[in-house]
Amino acid sequence: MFFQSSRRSVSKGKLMEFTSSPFFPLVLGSIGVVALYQLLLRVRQKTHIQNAVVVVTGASSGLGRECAKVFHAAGARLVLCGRDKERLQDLVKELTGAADSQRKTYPPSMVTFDLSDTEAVASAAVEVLQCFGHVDILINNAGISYRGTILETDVQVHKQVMDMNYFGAVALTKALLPSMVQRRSGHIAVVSSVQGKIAIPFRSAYAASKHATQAFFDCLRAEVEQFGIEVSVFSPGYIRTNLSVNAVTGNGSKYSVLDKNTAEGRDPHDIAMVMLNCVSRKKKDVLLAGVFPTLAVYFRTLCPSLFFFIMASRARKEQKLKDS
Ligand SMILES: NC(=O)C1=CN([C@@H]2O[C@H](COP(=O)(O)OP(=O)(O)OC[C@H]3O[C@@H](n4cnc5c(N)ncnc54)[C@H](OP(=O)(O)O)[C@@H]3O)[C@@H](O)[C@H]2O)C=CC1
Ligand SMILES: CCCCCCCCCCCCCCCC(=O)OCC(=O)COP(=O)(O)O
Repeated sequence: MFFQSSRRSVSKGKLMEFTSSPFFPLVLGSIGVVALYQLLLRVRQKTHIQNAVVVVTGASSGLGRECAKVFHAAGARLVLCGRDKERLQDLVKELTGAADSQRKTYPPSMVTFDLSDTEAVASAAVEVLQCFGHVDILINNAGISYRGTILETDVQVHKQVMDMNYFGAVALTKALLPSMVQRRSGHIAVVSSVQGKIAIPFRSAYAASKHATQAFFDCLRAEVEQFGIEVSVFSPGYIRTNLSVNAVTGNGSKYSVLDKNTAEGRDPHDIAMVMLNCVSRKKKDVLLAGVFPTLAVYFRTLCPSLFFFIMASRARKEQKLKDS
């Protein structure tokens, strides 16, 4: 007891001594400077999106549509891309009508083209640049998924998925990159998937396209940092969109089923909000998945044989279900 209270009075004495020392105002001042710096950083984040020219591919539906909404609300000057002119026009109308009293917002522009057609992408990029004269942020979001066994899938289907998910993003990025390099600024984001980090059975074409995407944009990040250009790769788990409905099957037909995992996935608006936040904070690689997919990503690297065992048993089970 005596020992404890004497210790307390010693530390109290030391505190009094410290507060009256010439270092005390210095420490207080440093804390103040750090707090002010944090505040300035936050203010800078907001100005980063306000007035920024943001291009969103696959803006006609799902996650792209939600990205368009949240970036518009944050004051971005949008260029919406997709194939479906009518759906894009509806979104432009909706956003133009959604004025914000808190923040200056802009009526979006739109450019329609097929991302899997490399020549169409090159001329669309010229149109995209003409909308506002430059691009600050490119969000490569458009994508299609796939369902099928490798045994029964046409090579043409593998090419189709690769053309869309990988070469589409590569072509648009490459077409817009020189103007970013010239301006010594820009941010390129891409929506990959958990399946860009781990491959699961019956998704070969999709997982391969997302692994390629991850690799390309990791290389890009390293190469363009010297020009002041940021690269963010987003790897979400299941999101509640029409991705599975629009997926292509082994023979090239549409899958047309809303899978349970997709229907029970995360709200696309929440994912878009996280993306807005991460782009403004210049995050480089963002995994947006639950506990098991996240664990699976680590197990793939740290204990691959366990991961392969789980995937093989998953494949056997799914095959049995299909056959029954
Ligand atoms: N939903 C999920 O569970 C997950 C999705 N993702 C990724 O999120 C991204 C967005 O998908 P999501 O919103 O879920 O799915 P959707 O099917 O709702 O949206 C896909 C978008 O891509 C566009 N698109 C498809 N093919 C082409 C093409 N050839 N040319 C131009 N645009 C095209 C579609 O536009 P159009 O109107 O022209 O068809 C549509 O706007 C994809 O990259 C996907 O891989 C990642 C992880 C999970
Ligand atoms: C003892 C601990 C073991 C830990 C390992 C657990 C292994 C669990 C397997 C998890 C697999 C997760 C797959 C997630 C897939 C996913 O979220 O994909 C997102 C998409 O892109 C969806 O596209 P899809 O067309 O497949 O719907």
